[in-house]
Amino acid sequence: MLVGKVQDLSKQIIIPSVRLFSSSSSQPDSEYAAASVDYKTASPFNKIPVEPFRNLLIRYLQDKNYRQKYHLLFKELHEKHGPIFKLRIPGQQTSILLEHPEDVKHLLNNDGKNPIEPGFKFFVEYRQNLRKDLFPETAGLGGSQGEKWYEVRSKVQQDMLRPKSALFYIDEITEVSDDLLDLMVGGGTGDKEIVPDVSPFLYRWSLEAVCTIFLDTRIGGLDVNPSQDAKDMIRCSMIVLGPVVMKLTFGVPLWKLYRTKNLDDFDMAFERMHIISSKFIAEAKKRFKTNNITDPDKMSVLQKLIHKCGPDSKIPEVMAIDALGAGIDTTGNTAAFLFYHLASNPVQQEILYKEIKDKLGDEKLTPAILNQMKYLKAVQHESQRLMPVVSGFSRITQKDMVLGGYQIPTGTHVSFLSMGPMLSEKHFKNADAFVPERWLRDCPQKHNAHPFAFIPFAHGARMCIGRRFAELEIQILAIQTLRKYQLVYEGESPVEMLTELLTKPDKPIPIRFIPR
Ligand code: HEM
Repeated sequence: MLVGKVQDLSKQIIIPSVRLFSSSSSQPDSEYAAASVDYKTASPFNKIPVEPFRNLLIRYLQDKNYRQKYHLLFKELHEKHGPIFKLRIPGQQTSILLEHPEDVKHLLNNDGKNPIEPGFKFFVEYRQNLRKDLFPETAGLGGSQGEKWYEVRSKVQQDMLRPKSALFYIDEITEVSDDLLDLMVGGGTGDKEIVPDVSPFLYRWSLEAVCTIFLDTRIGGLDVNPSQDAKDMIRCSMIVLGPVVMKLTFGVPLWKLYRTKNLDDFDMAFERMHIISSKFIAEAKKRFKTNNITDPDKMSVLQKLIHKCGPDSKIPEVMAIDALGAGIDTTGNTAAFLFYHLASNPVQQEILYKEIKDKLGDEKLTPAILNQMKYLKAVQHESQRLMPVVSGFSRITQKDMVLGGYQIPTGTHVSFLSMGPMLSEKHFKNADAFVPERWLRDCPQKHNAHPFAFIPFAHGARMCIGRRFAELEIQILAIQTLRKYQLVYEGESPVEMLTELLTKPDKPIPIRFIPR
């Protein structure tokens, strides 16, 4: 029975569009001996090198820019200890840190049917205990582990990851992107040619896109005078996704003992977002019933979920909450980094503009045309490689395995700083340079990195379920922007990454939008 279920879900998993080059990796499997050791003959767990927490603490206190150099710090730690080491953080489970993509491949390929992401523990506790009243049927993807997680994932997976599902939104996302440009640049009238910081606008853009897809509504977040719902959604999402979550997730869990201010702030904002999204979903359910759409190809993602889960199911609501939680600042910051990379790399920007002009001209975007835009996708990958918004992820191992040549028993907390290999010379030549060509087949610069050296959306059964939507949003935004404007970075110093719960720009990103 269980085996049958695993096969069902794996059949639904659609292989992501990023090409995973498996042939000529820079460090082939055979060269990485640690990957092929048998469990019995592997070194014991207690021999894994340990990085004392106090060293990190001292480092943190000595260097104020520590969070801007996260990947450099971990690079140093791996140089000191090798591809695997242990970190004991007081009050937290000891974590094993991995560096080599081959170990990560092994970890994720042996993740079992229900991978466990320990990083979601605050959300699990919040949704399953503290505010169970808001989650009567399911705590959703972000709030569940094990069988409970699988129950939701197996219902939403296919409709979310099928490329057609995202492409359904080409027109809507084009409209949302045009509205952003109108709001941000003033329709190219020249009066707002320099936008002092694109990030807050891009945050509103990604909120609007998520609502368009998962609430089946435009909430008006890009209006000059946003509605009360839109204003509340913008304000509350900044709290729900802001520093309080970092403290609730990684700080000393005082919220388990009493209602801390952080918990209070989070809870109030979350409840308001829940009320707004439930209202829009109730309206969408009514419309769906009245319009009586029966052809799944004509259904929006929300309608598909209502259709599949039943009109009384709460899964569509919880999926929307998950999308609002996981899809706003990830996509918004990815777009901000992309704007920065384009604006500060005029040559590559021009190549992309030429591709857009050649393939699209003044026509409306279609899936077929989008499919031909290879340089666009290369630019997107390269920007994500250089500035990935998700710095890493964790798993609790589901079975005994060998990682880095050591025995790793079932139930071990293992983390991978995925940004490490993305920024490493070991995997990408001239790793600091913006070279979209490395993603193009038949290009001399084409990379030959290990397939797991670039997994910005993770991989396997628990990989990002919003990936298709995020990629489509970013690509359409780039197209609509470059069609209308040439971008020039106006900052005095380069933008760097600042790693919090997610990675964001370390400073405002001022951009000059020159009408074409
Ligand atoms: C560029 C934008 C995005 C990036 C880089 C990104 C990255 C990721 C990564 C790496 C994970 C796996 C985390 C882990 O294993 O611990 C993840 C999970 C997830 N993402 Fe995204 N994401 C993005 C956008 C979105 C969007 C637009 C949505 C909207 C639906 C979304 C929804 C989710 C959800 C619900 C999960 C949890 C999946 C599960 O546990 O089954 N993400 N994302």
